[in-house]
Amino acid sequence: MESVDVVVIGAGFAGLIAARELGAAGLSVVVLEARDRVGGRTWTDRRFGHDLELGGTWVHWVQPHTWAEMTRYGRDIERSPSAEEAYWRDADGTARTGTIAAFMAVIADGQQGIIDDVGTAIPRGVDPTSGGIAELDALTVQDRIDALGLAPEARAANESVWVGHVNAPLDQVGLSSALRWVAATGGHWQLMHEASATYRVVGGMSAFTAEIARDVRGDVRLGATVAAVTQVAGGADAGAVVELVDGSRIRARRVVSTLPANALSTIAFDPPLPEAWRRLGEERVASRGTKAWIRARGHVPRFFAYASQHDPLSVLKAEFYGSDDDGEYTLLVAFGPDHTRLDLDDVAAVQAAVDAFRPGIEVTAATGHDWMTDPLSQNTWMTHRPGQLTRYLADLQRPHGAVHFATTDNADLWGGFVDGAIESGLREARRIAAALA
Ligand SMILES: Cc1cc2nc3c(=O)[nH]c(=O)nc-3n(C[C@H](O)[C@H](O)[C@H](O)COP(=O)(O)OP(=O)(O)OC[C@H]3O[C@@H](n4cnc5c(N)ncnc54)[C@H](O)[C@@H]3O)c2cc1C
Repeated sequence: MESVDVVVIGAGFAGLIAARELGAAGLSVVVLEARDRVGGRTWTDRRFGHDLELGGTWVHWVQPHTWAEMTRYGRDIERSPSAEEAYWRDADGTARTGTIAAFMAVIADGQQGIIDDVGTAIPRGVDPTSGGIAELDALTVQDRIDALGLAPEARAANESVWVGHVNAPLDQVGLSSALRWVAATGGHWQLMHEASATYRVVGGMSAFTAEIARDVRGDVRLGATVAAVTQVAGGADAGAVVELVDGSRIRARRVVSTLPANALSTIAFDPPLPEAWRRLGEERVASRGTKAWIRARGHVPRFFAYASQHDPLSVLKAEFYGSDDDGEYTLLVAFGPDHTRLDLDDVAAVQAAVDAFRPGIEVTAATGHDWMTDPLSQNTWMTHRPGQLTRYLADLQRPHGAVHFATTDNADLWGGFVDGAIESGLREARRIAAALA
């Protein structure tokens, strides 16, 4: 049987960073990735004549782990187009349109109100469970908005902004998910908005992860799906045997799982997963949305639009412009709170979803990737249900014998983001290198 120091399961950001660090520490490493590509929930694919990000896209210099990798690999950023017009809806569904400044004036008090106690709830973003969050963690984002007593238009607009951030209906998402990201931006909600949806990586996420993969001193095996991890007790032989779906087996002194929480039960662990992972996998995390790329006829002025959390699409903005044999076109990016509400192959349904909050656009095609039904992810960017942050995070970070867990889903600072994935990969690589030294 093949034998290595460490098997890393998964070649997303967490797995690639962990493998690179472990190899650099002089350990023999094999990365097993089920897909035919690296990058996991980041994926740049050529569609509609453009390199489109189907998963994670936006990065920012306030994301320290991401930014260190950007510097290391000499990656630049470019700004997504700034909007000239804003569209939103009143509580009764009446369409509103105006300048960006007018929209910001509608949401400003509510946005501040939602996160006003962040300084006491999560005083240090790098330690998200240490403050008063424990008493607040039973609340949903919806509970907090309901308690603010906002005027109907402001309430509707604030809800629509947050459903865009958390990628699920607001009564499903813990307030902690809002507070921890704002804690990561020093308590400033405006900076959190900028950090999470403004600057993309020049050349695309897939080129970025391919570059990290090239730095791994060890094999990165694609099409290698892990079926089981069996720990071996005792003495010099302690470790685990990793079995692939084709029946092949690798013995390792340590194993790093980078599977998202919702997908972890696809691997048979012996001994079984610790309780925190098992329970989180049963409850599932909150995020369950969709990301869509929509091709529209003609040149649509730069805009962003917000519908409500009850619509199939709740956020829409212009991202790219181009022209081909069919004339000028605009590519729009959209997000919705529930992936089951819209079939992106059904152009008429996509048209109706767009008409509901940004009239005057002719949709000619739509595309995307359903990360929720993808068995290897079963999630988009992770947001917690109420209580999950304080109930589980500490336990999720603990190694289980020879098995370590590195995933954005158990990160401290930017949990759910690329930054959190990198943080978790660095953390587990450091622990393993110290243990095996
Ligand atoms: C639509 C969308 C938009 C997003 N937008 C942003 C954004 O703008 N900015 C941002 O920072 N983040 C964003 N994110 C989140 C970000 O992409 C993720 O947090 C990050 O990529 C997760 O990295 P990871 O390594 O923890 O997990 P993953 O990338 O999910 O890696 C896990 C890997 O394990 C593999 N795997 C699963 N099961 C097995 C198995 N049995 N055997 C072998 N391999 C297996 C998977 O194929 C995958 O490659 C977005 C995510 C989505 C889906």
